[in-house]
Amino acid sequence: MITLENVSKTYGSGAQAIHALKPTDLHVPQGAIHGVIGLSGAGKSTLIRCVNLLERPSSGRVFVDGQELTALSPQALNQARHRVGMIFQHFNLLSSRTVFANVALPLELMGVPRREIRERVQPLLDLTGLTDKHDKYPAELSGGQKQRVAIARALASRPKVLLCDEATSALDPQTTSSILELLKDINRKLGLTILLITHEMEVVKSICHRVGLIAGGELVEEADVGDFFTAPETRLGRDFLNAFLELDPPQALIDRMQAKPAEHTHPVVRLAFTGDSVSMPLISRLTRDCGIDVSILEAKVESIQDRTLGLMIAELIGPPERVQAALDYLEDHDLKVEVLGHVQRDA
Ligand SMILES: Nc1ncnc2c1ncn2[C@@H]1O[C@H](COP(=O)(O)OP(=O)(O)OP(=O)(O)O)[C@@H](O)[C@H]1O
Repeated sequence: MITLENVSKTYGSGAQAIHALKPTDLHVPQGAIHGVIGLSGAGKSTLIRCVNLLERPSSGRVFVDGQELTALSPQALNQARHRVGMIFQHFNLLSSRTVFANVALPLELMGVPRREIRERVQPLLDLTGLTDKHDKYPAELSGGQKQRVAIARALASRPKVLLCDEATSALDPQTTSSILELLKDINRKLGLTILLITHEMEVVKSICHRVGLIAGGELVEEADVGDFFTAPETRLGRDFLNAFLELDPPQALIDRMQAKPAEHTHPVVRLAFTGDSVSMPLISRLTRDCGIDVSILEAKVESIQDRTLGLMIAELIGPPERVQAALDYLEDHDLKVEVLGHVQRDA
Protein backbone atom coordinates (compact mmCIF):
# COMPACT_ATOMS: atom_id res chain seq x y z
CA MET A 1 0.00 0.00 0.00
CA ILE A 2 2.93 2.34 0.78
CA THR A 3 6.23 1.87 -1.00
CA LEU A 4 9.29 4.09 -0.77
CA GLU A 5 12.02 3.35 -3.31
CA ASN A 6 15.39 4.86 -2.60
CA VAL A 7 13.79 7.93 -1.01
CA SER A 8 16.19 10.49 0.48
CA LYS A 9 15.90 14.02 1.81
CA THR A 10 18.65 16.58 2.17
CA TYR A 11 17.95 19.98 3.70
CA GLY A 12 20.14 22.83 2.49
CA SER A 13 23.17 22.37 0.27
CA GLY A 14 26.95 22.50 0.21
CA ALA A 15 28.68 22.66 3.56
CA GLN A 16 25.34 23.33 5.29
CA ALA A 17 23.62 20.24 3.84
CA ILE A 18 21.81 18.01 6.35
CA HIS A 19 21.20 14.48 5.08
CA ALA A 20 18.08 13.96 7.19
CA LEU A 21 17.04 10.82 5.29
CA LYS A 22 19.57 8.63 3.48
CA PRO A 23 18.31 6.58 0.49
CA THR A 24 15.58 4.44 2.05
CA ASP A 25 13.32 1.60 0.94
CA LEU A 26 10.14 0.85 2.85
CA HIS A 27 7.10 -1.27 2.11
CA VAL A 28 3.93 -1.26 4.18
CA PRO A 29 1.35 -3.79 2.97
CA GLN A 30 -2.38 -3.06 2.85
CA GLY A 31 -4.03 -3.29 6.30
CA ALA A 32 -0.76 -3.25 8.28
CA ILE A 33 0.12 -1.02 11.21
CA HIS A 34 3.80 -0.19 10.71
CA GLY A 35 5.82 1.78 13.25
CA VAL A 36 9.08 3.64 12.81
CA ILE A 37 10.91 4.29 16.07
CA GLY A 38 14.02 6.36 16.67
CA LEU A 39 15.67 8.93 18.89
CA SER A 40 15.13 12.67 18.48
CA GLY A 41 16.66 13.96 15.24
CA ALA A 42 16.90 10.46 13.71
CA GLY A 43 14.77 11.44 10.71
CA LYS A 44 11.33 10.09 11.69
CA SER A 45 9.31 13.20 10.79
CA THR A 46 11.23 13.65 7.57
CA LEU A 47 10.46 10.05 6.59
CA ILE A 48 6.73 10.26 7.28
CA ARG A 49 6.39 13.69 5.65
CA CYS A 50 8.02 12.31 2.51
CA VAL A 51 5.15 9.78 2.17
CA ASN A 52 2.52 12.42 1.37
CA LEU A 53 5.13 14.80 -0.07
CA LEU A 54 4.68 17.40 2.68
CA GLU A 55 8.45 17.18 2.22
CA ARG A 56 9.44 16.68 -1.41
CA PRO A 57 12.11 13.90 -1.42
CA SER A 58 15.50 14.88 -2.86
CA SER A 59 15.57 11.53 -4.66
CA GLY A 60 13.55 8.35 -5.06
CA ARG A 61 9.95 7.39 -5.71
CA VAL A 62 6.89 7.23 -3.44
CA PHE A 63 3.93 4.96 -4.22
CA VAL A 64 0.61 4.90 -2.36
CA ASP A 65 -2.07 2.42 -3.40
CA GLY A 66 -0.20 1.67 -6.62
CA GLN A 67 0.05 5.32 -7.70
CA GLU A 68 3.42 7.07 -7.91
CA LEU A 69 2.91 10.33 -6.00
CA THR A 70 6.33 11.65 -6.99
CA ALA A 71 5.27 11.60 -10.67
CA LEU A 72 2.00 13.55 -10.27
CA SER A 73 1.19 17.11 -11.33
CA PRO A 74 0.29 19.50 -8.45
CA GLN A 75 -3.46 19.10 -9.18
CA ALA A 76 -3.28 15.32 -9.38
CA LEU A 77 -1.22 15.29 -6.18
CA ASN A 78 -3.94 17.28 -4.39
CA GLN A 79 -6.48 14.66 -5.42
CA ALA A 80 -4.19 11.78 -4.43
CA ARG A 81 -3.61 13.32 -0.98
CA HIS A 82 -7.29 12.70 -0.18
CA ARG A 83 -6.33 9.04 0.05
CA VAL A 84 -3.65 9.78 2.66
CA GLY A 85 -4.90 11.10 6.02
CA MET A 86 -2.48 12.49 8.59
CA ILE A 87 -2.58 13.30 12.29
CA PHE A 88 -0.02 15.25 14.30
CA GLN A 89 1.33 15.52 17.83
CA HIS A 90 -0.36 18.90 18.41
CA PHE A 91 -3.63 18.04 16.64
CA ASN A 92 -3.59 21.08 14.28
CA LEU A 93 -7.31 21.87 14.71
CA LEU A 94 -8.87 25.20 13.72
CA SER A 95 -9.79 26.90 16.99
CA SER A 96 -12.56 29.01 15.43
CA ARG A 97 -14.44 25.96 14.14
CA THR A 98 -16.60 23.52 16.08
CA VAL A 99 -15.82 19.82 16.20
CA PHE A 100 -18.32 19.22 13.40
CA ALA A 101 -16.87 22.02 11.25
CA ASN A 102 -13.29 20.82 11.78
CA VAL A 103 -14.20 17.33 10.60
CA ALA A 104 -16.25 18.76 7.71
CA LEU A 105 -13.40 20.98 6.47
CA PRO A 106 -11.67 18.51 4.10
CA LEU A 107 -15.05 17.65 2.58
CA GLU A 108 -15.84 21.35 2.04
CA LEU A 109 -12.47 21.75 0.31
CA MET A 110 -13.29 18.76 -1.89
CA GLY A 111 -16.60 20.42 -2.89
CA VAL A 112 -18.82 17.78 -1.29
CA PRO A 113 -22.46 19.02 -1.07
CA ARG A 114 -23.62 20.25 2.36
CA ARG A 115 -26.23 17.49 2.86
CA GLU A 116 -23.69 14.77 2.06
CA ILE A 117 -21.20 16.38 4.45
CA ARG A 118 -23.76 16.09 7.26
CA GLU A 119 -24.37 12.45 6.39
CA ARG A 120 -20.65 11.64 6.34
CA VAL A 121 -19.48 13.59 9.40
CA GLN A 122 -21.94 12.22 11.98
CA PRO A 123 -20.84 8.54 11.61
CA LEU A 124 -17.22 9.68 11.98
CA LEU A 125 -18.05 11.47 15.23
CA ASP A 126 -19.77 8.28 16.43
CA LEU A 127 -16.81 6.10 15.39
CA THR A 128 -14.34 8.31 17.26
CA GLY A 129 -16.44 8.64 20.42
CA LEU A 130 -17.39 12.30 19.85
CA THR A 131 -21.15 11.94 19.36
CA ASP A 132 -21.95 14.49 22.09
CA LYS A 133 -19.14 16.93 21.18
CA HIS A 134 -20.61 18.02 17.84
CA ASP A 135 -20.90 21.74 18.71
CA LYS A 136 -17.92 22.12 21.05
CA TYR A 137 -14.86 24.21 20.17
CA PRO A 138 -11.30 22.79 20.47
CA ALA A 139 -10.62 24.94 23.57
CA GLU A 140 -13.44 23.06 25.34
CA LEU A 141 -11.87 19.64 24.71
CA SER A 142 -9.20 17.53 26.41
CA GLY A 143 -6.05 16.52 24.52
CA GLY A 144 -7.42 13.05 23.86
CA GLN A 145 -10.71 14.49 22.53
CA LYS A 146 -8.79 16.88 20.27
CA GLN A 147 -6.82 13.96 18.82
CA ARG A 148 -10.12 12.13 18.24
CA VAL A 149 -11.36 15.15 16.25
CA ALA A 150 -8.13 15.11 14.25
CA ILE A 151 -8.60 11.38 13.55
CA ALA A 152 -12.22 11.93 12.45
CA ARG A 153 -11.06 14.78 10.19
CA ALA A 154 -8.29 12.63 8.72
CA LEU A 155 -10.85 9.90 7.95
CA ALA A 156 -13.38 12.27 6.35
CA SER A 157 -11.98 11.91 2.84
CA ARG A 158 -12.07 8.08 3.19
CA PRO A 159 -8.30 7.62 2.94
CA LYS A 160 -6.59 4.28 2.33
CA VAL A 161 -3.64 5.28 4.51
CA LEU A 162 -3.30 7.11 7.81
CA LEU A 163 0.04 8.72 8.74
CA CYS A 164 0.52 9.36 12.46
CA ASP A 165 3.29 11.82 13.39
CA GLU A 166 3.94 11.25 17.14
CA ALA A 167 0.15 11.23 17.61
CA THR A 168 0.21 10.30 21.29
CA SER A 169 3.38 12.09 22.43
CA ALA A 170 1.47 15.01 23.97
CA LEU A 171 -0.96 12.74 25.86
CA ASP A 172 -0.84 11.09 29.29
CA PRO A 173 -0.45 7.27 29.42
CA GLN A 174 -4.16 6.53 29.94
CA THR A 175 -5.28 8.82 27.11
CA THR A 176 -2.49 7.40 24.94
CA SER A 177 -3.86 3.89 25.34
CA SER A 178 -7.42 5.01 24.50
CA ILE A 179 -6.18 6.71 21.30
CA LEU A 180 -4.12 3.63 20.39
CA GLU A 181 -7.22 1.47 20.92
CA LEU A 182 -9.14 3.77 18.60
CA LEU A 183 -6.44 3.48 15.92
CA LYS A 184 -6.49 -0.33 16.25
CA ASP A 185 -10.27 -0.29 15.96
CA ILE A 186 -10.15 1.86 12.82
CA ASN A 187 -7.47 -0.40 11.32
CA ARG A 188 -9.71 -3.44 11.91
CA LYS A 189 -13.06 -1.89 10.94
CA LEU A 190 -11.94 0.09 7.90
CA GLY A 191 -8.92 -1.99 6.82
CA LEU A 192 -6.93 1.25 6.96
CA THR A 193 -3.15 0.97 6.53
CA ILE A 194 -1.33 2.92 9.26
CA LEU A 195 2.24 4.24 9.24
CA LEU A 196 3.24 5.86 12.51
CA ILE A 197 6.38 7.38 13.90
CA THR A 198 7.15 7.41 17.59
CA HIS A 199 9.95 7.47 20.13
CA GLU A 200 7.94 5.27 22.52
CA MET A 201 8.34 1.48 22.63
CA GLU A 202 4.96 1.24 24.39
CA VAL A 203 3.25 2.56 21.23
CA VAL A 204 5.03 -0.01 19.07
CA LYS A 205 4.26 -2.80 21.52
CA SER A 206 0.57 -1.87 21.78
CA ILE A 207 -0.46 -1.58 18.16
CA CYS A 208 2.20 -2.19 15.53
CA HIS A 209 2.54 -5.36 13.49
CA ARG A 210 5.96 -4.44 12.18
CA VAL A 211 8.57 -1.89 13.19
CA GLY A 212 11.55 -0.15 11.65
CA LEU A 213 14.33 1.43 13.68
CA ILE A 214 15.75 4.67 12.28
CA ALA A 215 19.10 6.21 13.25
CA GLY A 216 21.07 8.95 11.50
CA GLY A 217 18.51 9.04 8.65
CA GLU A 218 18.81 5.29 7.95
CA LEU A 219 16.46 2.39 8.65
CA VAL A 220 18.96 0.21 10.47
CA GLU A 221 16.65 -2.63 11.45
CA GLU A 222 13.17 -3.88 10.51
CA ALA A 223 11.27 -6.75 12.09
CA ASP A 224 7.91 -8.11 13.18
CA VAL A 225 7.11 -6.59 16.56
CA GLY A 226 7.33 -9.95 18.38
CA ASP A 227 10.85 -10.48 17.00
CA PHE A 228 11.97 -6.92 17.70
CA PHE A 229 10.94 -7.19 21.35
CA THR A 230 12.55 -10.59 21.84
CA ALA A 231 15.72 -10.34 19.78
CA PRO A 232 16.59 -6.89 18.39
CA GLU A 233 19.50 -7.15 15.96
CA THR A 234 21.29 -3.87 16.56
CA ARG A 235 22.93 -2.31 19.60
CA LEU A 236 20.45 0.60 19.37
CA GLY A 237 17.53 -1.86 19.20
CA ARG A 238 18.78 -3.54 22.37
CA ASP A 239 19.19 -0.14 24.07
CA PHE A 240 15.58 0.76 23.24
CA LEU A 241 14.40 -2.61 24.54
CA ASN A 242 16.43 -2.48 27.74
CA ALA A 243 15.30 1.07 28.49
CA PHE A 244 11.70 -0.03 27.93
CA LEU A 245 12.03 -3.13 30.09
CA GLU A 246 14.10 -1.27 32.68
CA LEU A 247 16.28 -4.35 33.01
CA ASP A 248 19.85 -3.35 33.74
CA PRO A 249 22.29 -4.74 36.28
CA PRO A 250 22.45 -2.91 39.63
CA GLN A 251 24.78 0.12 39.52
CA ALA A 252 27.12 -1.40 42.13
CA LEU A 253 27.68 -4.36 39.82
CA ILE A 254 28.15 -2.15 36.74
CA ASP A 255 30.87 -0.26 38.65
CA ARG A 256 32.71 -3.55 39.26
CA MET A 257 32.26 -4.90 35.76
CA GLN A 258 35.19 -5.19 33.33
CA ALA A 259 34.97 -5.81 29.59
CA LYS A 260 37.34 -8.77 29.41
CA PRO A 261 37.50 -11.96 31.47
CA ALA A 262 40.47 -12.36 33.80
CA GLU A 263 41.59 -14.80 36.45
CA HIS A 264 38.85 -15.40 39.05
CA THR A 265 36.21 -13.46 37.12
CA HIS A 266 32.87 -14.78 35.98
CA PRO A 267 30.41 -13.41 33.45
CA VAL A 268 27.30 -11.33 34.04
CA VAL A 269 24.74 -12.25 31.40
CA ARG A 270 21.39 -11.02 30.17
CA LEU A 271 19.20 -13.94 29.10
CA ALA A 272 16.09 -13.58 26.94
CA PHE A 273 13.76 -16.58 26.85
CA THR A 274 11.02 -16.94 24.29
CA GLY A 275 8.72 -19.66 23.04
CA ASP A 276 9.09 -23.05 24.75
CA SER A 277 12.13 -22.00 26.75
CA VAL A 278 9.94 -19.67 28.91
CA SER A 279 8.29 -22.66 30.56
CA MET A 280 11.38 -24.91 30.83
CA PRO A 281 13.24 -25.19 34.16
CA LEU A 282 16.47 -24.21 32.41
CA ILE A 283 18.24 -22.63 35.35
CA SER A 284 17.92 -25.66 37.59
CA ARG A 285 19.08 -27.87 34.69
CA LEU A 286 22.00 -25.50 34.16
CA THR A 287 23.17 -25.85 37.74
CA ARG A 288 22.60 -29.62 37.77
CA ASP A 289 23.91 -30.56 34.30
CA CYS A 290 26.73 -27.99 33.95
CA GLY A 291 27.73 -27.91 37.60
CA ILE A 292 27.79 -24.11 38.00
CA ASP A 293 26.06 -21.71 40.38
CA VAL A 294 23.64 -19.10 39.05
CA SER A 295 23.05 -15.91 40.99
CA ILE A 296 19.89 -14.25 39.67
CA LEU A 297 20.08 -10.45 39.98
CA GLU A 298 16.85 -9.47 38.19
CA ALA A 299 14.12 -11.25 36.29
CA LYS A 300 10.77 -10.47 34.66
CA VAL A 301 8.23 -11.88 32.25
CA GLU A 302 6.56 -9.63 29.63
CA SER A 303 3.70 -10.31 27.23
CA ILE A 304 4.39 -8.83 23.79
CA GLN A 305 1.23 -9.24 21.74
CA ASP A 306 0.92 -13.04 21.34
CA ARG A 307 4.43 -13.85 22.64
CA THR A 308 5.83 -14.31 26.11
CA LEU A 309 9.28 -12.99 26.82
CA GLY A 310 11.29 -13.92 29.90
CA LEU A 311 14.31 -11.82 30.85
CA MET A 312 16.95 -12.35 33.44
CA ILE A 313 20.23 -10.84 34.53
CA ALA A 314 22.44 -13.35 36.28
CA GLU A 315 26.00 -14.15 37.28
CA LEU A 316 27.28 -17.55 36.11
CA ILE A 317 29.72 -18.78 38.71
CA GLY A 318 32.13 -21.70 38.29
CA PRO A 319 35.35 -22.82 36.60
CA PRO A 320 35.79 -21.22 33.13
CA GLU A 321 35.26 -24.45 31.18
CA ARG A 322 32.01 -25.19 33.01
CA VAL A 323 30.79 -21.62 32.57
CA GLN A 324 31.52 -21.89 28.84
CA ALA A 325 29.63 -25.19 28.71
CA ALA A 326 26.71 -23.44 30.45
CA LEU A 327 26.72 -20.61 27.88
CA ASP A 328 26.72 -23.19 25.07
CA TYR A 329 23.90 -25.06 26.79
CA LEU A 330 21.79 -21.87 26.95
CA GLU A 331 22.39 -21.04 23.28
CA ASP A 332 21.55 -24.61 22.30
CA HIS A 333 18.18 -24.08 23.95
CA ASP A 334 17.45 -20.97 21.86
CA LEU A 335 18.00 -18.45 24.59
CA LYS A 336 19.46 -15.09 23.58
CA VAL A 337 22.58 -14.72 25.68
CA GLU A 338 24.37 -11.41 26.00
CA VAL A 339 27.52 -11.24 28.10
CA LEU A 340 27.39 -7.81 29.73
CA GLY A 341 30.82 -8.01 31.37
CA HIS A 342 32.89 -9.87 33.92
CA VAL A 343 33.25 -9.41 37.67
CA GLN A 344 35.59 -10.68 40.38
CA ARG A 345 33.57 -12.82 42.72
CA ASP A 346 34.91 -11.32 45.94
CA ALA A 347 35.81 -7.82 44.86
N1 LIG B 1 13.20 22.01 7.54
C1 LIG B 1 14.42 21.62 7.94
N2 LIG B 1 15.51 22.30 7.60
C2 LIG B 1 16.74 21.91 7.96
N3 LIG B 1 16.98 20.80 8.72
C3 LIG B 1 15.92 20.07 9.11
C4 LIG B 1 14.59 20.43 8.75
N4 LIG B 1 13.75 19.51 9.28
C5 LIG B 1 14.52 18.62 9.93
N5 LIG B 1 15.83 18.96 9.84
C6 LIG B 1 16.98 18.21 10.39
O1 LIG B 1 16.91 16.88 9.89
C7 LIG B 1 17.26 15.93 10.89
C8 LIG B 1 16.10 14.96 11.09
O2 LIG B 1 15.00 15.68 11.64
P1 LIG B 1 13.57 15.03 11.89
O3 LIG B 1 12.66 16.11 12.37
O4 LIG B 1 13.16 14.26 10.70
O5 LIG B 1 13.92 14.01 13.08
P2 LIG B 1 12.93 13.29 14.11
O6 LIG B 1 13.46 11.92 14.28
O7 LIG B 1 11.53 13.43 13.68
O8 LIG B 1 13.20 14.12 15.44
P3 LIG B 1 12.16 14.57 16.61
O9 LIG B 1 11.70 13.28 17.26
O10 LIG B 1 13.03 15.39 17.52
O11 LIG B 1 11.06 15.33 15.96
C9 LIG B 1 17.61 16.73 12.13
O12 LIG B 1 19.00 16.90 12.15
C10 LIG B 1 16.91 18.05 11.92
O13 LIG B 1 17.58 19.09 12.58
